[in-house]
Amino acid sequence: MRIPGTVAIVTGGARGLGKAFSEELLKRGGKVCIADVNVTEGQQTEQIFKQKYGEDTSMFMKCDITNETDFKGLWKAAIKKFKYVDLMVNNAGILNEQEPNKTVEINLLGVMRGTMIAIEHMRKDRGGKGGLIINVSSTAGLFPVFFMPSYAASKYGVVGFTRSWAANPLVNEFGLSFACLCPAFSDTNMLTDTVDVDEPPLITYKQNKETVDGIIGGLGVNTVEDVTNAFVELVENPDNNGAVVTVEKKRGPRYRFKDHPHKL
Ligand SMILES: NC(=O)c1ccc[n+]([C@@H]2O[C@H](COP(=O)([O-])OP(=O)(O)OC[C@H]3O[C@@H](n4cnc5c(N)ncnc54)[C@H](O)[C@@H]3O)[C@@H](O)[C@H]2O)c1
Ligand SMILES: CCCCC/C=C\C=C\[C@H](O)C/C=C\C/C=C\CCCC(=O)O
Repeated sequence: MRIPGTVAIVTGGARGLGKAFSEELLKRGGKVCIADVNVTEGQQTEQIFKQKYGEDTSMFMKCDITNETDFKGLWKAAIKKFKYVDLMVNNAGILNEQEPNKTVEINLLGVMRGTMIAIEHMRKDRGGKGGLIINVSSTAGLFPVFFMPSYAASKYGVVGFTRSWAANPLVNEFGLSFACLCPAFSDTNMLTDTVDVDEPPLITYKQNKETVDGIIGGLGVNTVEDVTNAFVELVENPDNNGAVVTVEKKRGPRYRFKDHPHKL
């Protein structure tokens, strides 16, 4: 899809990758509703965006993606301000192996909830404009990661859920595409907050620090810009339904899966 004129909702848009995706859309002539459970950071980001890109192009809504009512309020407010939404980015997520239920509730069920409500509003056969739903998974959604099994499980779920929607024979009737963005380690609070604490929210990290550091060193750490460039490419790709794009510092963005024409 072309970005100028696109109206997006980006969950987890207050900071990190979600903030960067949102800002890139604004720079390229899109409009964005950032949604986040963190009201302080969300409002700060909203102020920055409004100063840089104009009052009418962005808004913030508090939304906890585990809460159906918040999601309904988010969509109502976004449609009221922008008239339509044609890009849904389910990006919000956490990393906390000490809380597997919460991990699945946010990373998987939150993304499923965000996708389902987006489909209802966006599908052309129900009066929507059609568009694109991008779900942010991780390379941990495609390969085993021994120090974060619950996180990996949630992210595998996101890939399976998104690819299954993409395979639905009604996608053309809906006018919708479904794609997954799977970054490897990327330079945001999720990474720095995890590494710079005495008790990282991982399992067996201390016993295996050398191995884990070796994995990180082997893959490299993406800048936020690396991941944002892949995000833009995915949005603009006219044939993105079913795409699963990994982003690794050393190998760049790659389309995965044999059944997709963009496999590299
Ligand atoms: N940073 C990485 O190394 C990396 C790698 C691969 C995938 N990812 C994924 O990218 C996405 C963005 O992560 P990030 O690195 O920008 O992390 P981040 O911690 O900087 O940002 C995550 C944002 O999500 C918000 N959030 C958390 N729980 C929420 C909830 N219940 N409802 C609404 N918002 C909520 C947070 O408030 C925060 O603003 C996540 O899904 C993460 O799993 C990150
Ligand atoms: C000790 C530091 C770990 C901190 C992890 C912080 C955030 C990571 C979030 C990502 O979503 C996970 C990114 C990559 C997954 C790791 C390894 C995948 C291995 C892939 C492969 O085998 O090619």
